[in-house]
Amino acid sequence: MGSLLLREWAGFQQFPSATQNKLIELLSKLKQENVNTLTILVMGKGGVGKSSTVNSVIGERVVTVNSFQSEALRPVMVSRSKGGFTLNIIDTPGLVEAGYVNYQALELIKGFLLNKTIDVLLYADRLDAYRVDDLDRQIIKAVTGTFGKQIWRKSLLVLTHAQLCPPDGLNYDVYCSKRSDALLKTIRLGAGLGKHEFEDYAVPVALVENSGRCSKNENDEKILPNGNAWIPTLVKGITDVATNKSKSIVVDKKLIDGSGSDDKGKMWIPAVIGLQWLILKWIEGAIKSDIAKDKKPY
Ligand SMILES: Nc1nc2c(ncn2[C@@H]2O[C@H](COP(=O)(O)OP(=O)(O)OP(=O)(O)O)[C@@H](O)[C@H]2O)c(=O)[nH]1
Ligand SMILES: [Mg+2]
Repeated sequence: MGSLLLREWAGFQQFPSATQNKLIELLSKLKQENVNTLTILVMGKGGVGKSSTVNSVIGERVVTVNSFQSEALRPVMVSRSKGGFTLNIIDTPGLVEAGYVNYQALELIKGFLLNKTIDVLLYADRLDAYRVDDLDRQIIKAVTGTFGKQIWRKSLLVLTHAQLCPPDGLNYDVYCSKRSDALLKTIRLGAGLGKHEFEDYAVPVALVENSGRCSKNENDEKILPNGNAWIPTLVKGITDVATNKSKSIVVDKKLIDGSGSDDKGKMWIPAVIGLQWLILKWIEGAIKSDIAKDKKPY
């Protein structure tokens, strides 16, 4: 990638000036913390709005959005620079195919990420879906198995299709927190996090509305039914996760080869084998000396 000329973040100018000002403030905060690059990974089931979210954040149509069929077969990284700051966003193919976890897609993603560092994972799903099921849990489990539990400390749950009218006259914020809680619980169970551990992980939630028909406020910013301008809020969420006290996920050969942080037990294997050998040698020595004693003439 180093040889490619880094593109200027032209899409930034597309945002209304109120949004631009908020984003500039967030970027300068990152600079103060010596963060000059952010690499964001977007993952989730097929058709939930991953590519649309990438386009919304960049402010350009950079990746393909498809209503009918999974278009993306491999991950794509979009890089943009602005005032010495580099934003990398990686769009990925959906993690579910024909009702099953798409392990092949996960392998492809893993390979693509080799030697990259993930600062933030945007785990995307839809706000306007009413159920979570076992498949959701299996996806989380597969992601955890691939990148280790630590990935959830660097995650933001992104809920798309956020411009909705909740069913049964439910209050919008109440509906949103119900849906987020259900998904966060799935993350906790799928990642195998204990209740206290999860509090420690505290995966934040951001709402997204990618539709061109999204309502706007008087400053021309896209807003949710609760009046919140969601692009600056999403970027704020991203910068909070990027600068939290947990380390970014370095995807190196070790992680790729499947020795993720979930099987720490493996490192004890050589020690246990060594100990067994010592005990055997000791027993052998004891038997030999017994035999030698037995042979002694009285
Ligand atoms: N109303 C609405 N439609 C959305 C939103 N996000 C995505 N869509 C639509 O949902 C469909 C799928 O969106 P994509 O962005 O292609 O979804 P994806 O997760 O990238 O899909 P795959 O790459 O196939 O896994 C498209 O028709 C989008 O226009 C949203 O926030 N609101
Ligand atoms: Mg896509």
